[in-house]
Amino acid sequence: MARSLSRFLRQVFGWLHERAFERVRTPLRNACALAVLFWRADRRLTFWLAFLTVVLGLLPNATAVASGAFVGSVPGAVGHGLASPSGRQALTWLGLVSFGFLAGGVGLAGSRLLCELMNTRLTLALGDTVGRAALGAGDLTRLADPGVSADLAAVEEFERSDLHLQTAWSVRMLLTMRTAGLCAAGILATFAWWAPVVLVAGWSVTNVASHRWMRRGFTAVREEGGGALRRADYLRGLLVDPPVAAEVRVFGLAGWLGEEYTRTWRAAMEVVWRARRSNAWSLVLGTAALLACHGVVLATLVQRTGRGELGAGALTVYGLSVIGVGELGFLGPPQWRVARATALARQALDLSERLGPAVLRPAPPAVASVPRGPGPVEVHLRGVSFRYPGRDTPVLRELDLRIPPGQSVAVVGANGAGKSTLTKLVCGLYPPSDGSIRLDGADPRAYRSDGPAGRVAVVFQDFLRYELSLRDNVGLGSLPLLRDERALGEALRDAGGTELLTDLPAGWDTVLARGYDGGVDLSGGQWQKVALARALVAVRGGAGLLILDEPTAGLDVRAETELFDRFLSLTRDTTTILVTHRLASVRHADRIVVLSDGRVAEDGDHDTLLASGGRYARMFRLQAERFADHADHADHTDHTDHTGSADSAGDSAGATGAADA
Ligand SMILES: Nc1ncnc2c1ncn2[C@@H]1O[C@H](COP(=O)(O)OP(=O)(O)OP(=O)(O)O)[C@@H](O)[C@H]1O
Repeated sequence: MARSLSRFLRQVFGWLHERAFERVRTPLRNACALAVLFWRADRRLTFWLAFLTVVLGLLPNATAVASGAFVGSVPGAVGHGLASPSGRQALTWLGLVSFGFLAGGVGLAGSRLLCELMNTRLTLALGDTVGRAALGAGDLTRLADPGVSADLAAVEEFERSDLHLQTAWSVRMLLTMRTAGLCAAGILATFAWWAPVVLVAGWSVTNVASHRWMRRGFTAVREEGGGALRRADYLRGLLVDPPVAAEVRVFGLAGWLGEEYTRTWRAAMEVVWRARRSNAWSLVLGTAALLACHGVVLATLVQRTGRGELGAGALTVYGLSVIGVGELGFLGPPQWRVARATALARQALDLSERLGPAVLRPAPPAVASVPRGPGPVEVHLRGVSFRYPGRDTPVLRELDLRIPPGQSVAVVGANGAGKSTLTKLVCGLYPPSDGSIRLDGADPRAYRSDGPAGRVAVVFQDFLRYELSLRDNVGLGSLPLLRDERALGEALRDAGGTELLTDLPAGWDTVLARGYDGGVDLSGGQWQKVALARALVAVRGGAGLLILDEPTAGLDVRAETELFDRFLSLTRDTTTILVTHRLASVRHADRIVVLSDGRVAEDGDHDTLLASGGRYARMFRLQAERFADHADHADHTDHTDHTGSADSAGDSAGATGAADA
């Protein structure tokens, strides 16, 4: 019996701990996180804002007390004249009441100014905290963690919304309200200890009822109308998203989409309204409870005044305090905004805790010293295996590859063979699951410098298109060369993009994005030239390893071949890794490596691999045959002059599919 009683009690305590303690603990932890962010953003501003918040909370109560005293002194002043002591007393109280209102107004204006300042500092602090965490995340594995990317996305969305620009103001308002409410409750307790308790209870019931009413709407939309709401969101996106909007307009779908959006949105909202209508009684009951609690307190006040226990002054003070206690119970936009901001602050700090150690983590001893001298880099992969987080099968399996300094290596293979993954590992963006990767004997993560001495230059398939000037887009390859127009011009010329300089309205200063003053959007091919020029600038700046991961997919094969050849001659003193599907484009590379099953399946120069009759030879001949078909067809149609030799095999623009064979 005793044992089951103790088990029951333990269960009750466990439940209480879980429900009550957690309910308080989480908002408290979140609030502390926001306080930390405020403190980090600007200590002095935080102090003055806190000071003003408390003053603005106390001021209405002080004014209420002064008002009561003034009302109490009015009969004396009227009876004895303003020159009498009672008259002077009434004037003093009136002066204090006026001062209270005036100070409130000035304080409010001052706090608005401080909040504006605080919001900008807070934005910077949030950006800095999250940015440092994300940039310092060592390799990309941590960023690929679904929890981390969800937190990052949430913080980013918060930053993009207007919400974060209202954080300081909302926090100030909420704290001022609660301070004022607490103070009013204290004053009212001198009339009757139970009065503030009854009022707070009334507010609690109303809040629970309205919360329940609101939640019913959310639950209904989640359970029944979620699909419709998502669809409405999607349709709205189709209407306003610029790239999509173009196609929508061409097909004349705007009207249909507009109607469809309205219909779907109404259908989703109908679910909410229905759920809320059927729960309206909870709102009515909550409001009735609040009115009843206020009725009890006010009736007691009136009754005791009627009995002569309270004078006009006291009645004024207590009456104002009854209204003031409402500040404790009020729920509204400032509270929701603060709840959201505190939760986001927690996420941001969690992120910096989870990712932060990577910034401080010392490099492994083997890679502590990184040679930074000029010259080509040696690449050495030994028994490298790699599996993406969350994936069962490895992409690379015990792969061995050594590239001597200055050699150009083309990496080819079917779709999904792991070519891009290999380049990312060599760049140090992911650590290998097994084995080791060394660039001149050092860990690539030590090489991937964000300073001027970066020794690895890369152009990925999805290279960055900075919404910055042409100068920045090219010059960011090597920061010391950012202002060196000669170096940038030569790189642009070598990448085949000289005409960009003359075509763009403001030359180097043209912003490469529409939506900016004088901004211009480039074509896919022009962007590729800019990205290649950036890589060439990096090589000029000291990069000894250049990686090109299919940056030329938008070019036709002849243009790609010419460009690769030009790159190979321009970067003769640089170790180069080229990734492509078009085998004709890489014939002039010193060496060709065929990836298959996560390993190096074939390794040699073009002639050797062709003669060996293996996988590479089969892929190459297949592309050549396709070209021959293509050339025959062209002969019949427009008599275009083509040479159908295997050497020109890559001129078949559709060769990509052949590599998959
Ligand atoms: N971030 C990632 N997370 C999980 N799996 C990935 C990720 N990136 C690539 N993969 C998987 O790894 C495998 C190899 O991809 P990778 O992009 O390296 O191949 P690839 O040879 O470059 O292909 P393609 O020729 O199509 O560009 C594929 O199965 C792909 O689905």
